[in-house]
Amino acid sequence: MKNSPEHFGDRLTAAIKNKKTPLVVGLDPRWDNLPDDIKSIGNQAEAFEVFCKAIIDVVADKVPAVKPQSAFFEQLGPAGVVALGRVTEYAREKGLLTIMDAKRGDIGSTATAYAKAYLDRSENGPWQCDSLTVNPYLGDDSLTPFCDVAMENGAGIFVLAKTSNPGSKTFQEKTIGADGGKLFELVADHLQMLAARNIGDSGFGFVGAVVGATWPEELVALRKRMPNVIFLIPGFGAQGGSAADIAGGLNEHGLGGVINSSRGIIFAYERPEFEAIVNWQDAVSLAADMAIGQIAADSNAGKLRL
Ligand SMILES: O=C(O)c1cc(=O)[nH]c(=O)n1[C@@H]1O[C@H](COP(=O)(O)O)[C@@H](O)[C@H]1O
Repeated sequence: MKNSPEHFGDRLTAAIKNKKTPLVVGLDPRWDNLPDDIKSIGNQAEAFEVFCKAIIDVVADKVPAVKPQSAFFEQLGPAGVVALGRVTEYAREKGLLTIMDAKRGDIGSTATAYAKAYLDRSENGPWQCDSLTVNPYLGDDSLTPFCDVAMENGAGIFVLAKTSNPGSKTFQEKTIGADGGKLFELVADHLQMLAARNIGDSGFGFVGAVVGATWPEELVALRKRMPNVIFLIPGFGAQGGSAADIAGGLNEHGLGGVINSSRGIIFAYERPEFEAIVNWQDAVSLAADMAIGQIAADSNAGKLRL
């Protein structure tokens, strides 16, 4: 699959270059935050679907990918999962890459089922996602099926390395072994090794790492430690990560990472600075433009615009 246009690292890098930004929009619908006209639909699953499709309409020409957060749909039961399927399909139809945020991880044989469910990009695949977030806690044999299925399908995985939440210190920062290395560094080294199995023309592999925008120093160190690994950087905006904070996660060309913002964009109409905007989709559009502008101004992502 090397040198193929179907390589995930190449596809994502091409999409970032095409849209001239590494910003991705997270689809995390929350009932209480929905605009009134969407709430008036009444049925929550239907409202989530209509809302997320409307967000996609606004951002499809602006960003390379969307990241649907499975949890918000799952909490509505089967109807929510159906809505998630429709939203994901709609994103694909609109030319967006999809990062399914379902944070899967299990023993090898079960992991194979999860991987096939989400990453089979053939027309028979039930979800046909371009990538999936994966939890590495079960170890190397639990990651292998995700890697194998991803490679077969030109898909990718983003494995949790240093997550954005404060509690990521609990386990991820624990020192292991005599050399003082931390658990997330061990994971990082493993991910670099996995990514190196199949590096595309872009210089990036099909294995990505999740590194929070809330850890700017670790972003710099991990960028060096995992040169062929694409980062998914959440925590920008609502969790306090700034455009300057994410800068270290990108290389000198402004590549090598996507920066996720969910609430800060999809619920922009609730932000005081957008209070005067009547149409909620206009607020979403403006928030996306502002985030793209901030990231370009404060990081090497600005070079994508040259
Ligand atoms: O894997 C993720 O996307 C993720 C990892 C992480 O370390 N931190 C994190 O916030 N996320 C997800 O990224 C999104 C962040 O949403 P906002 O804080 O609203 O931008 C949520 O869907 C989280 O589940």
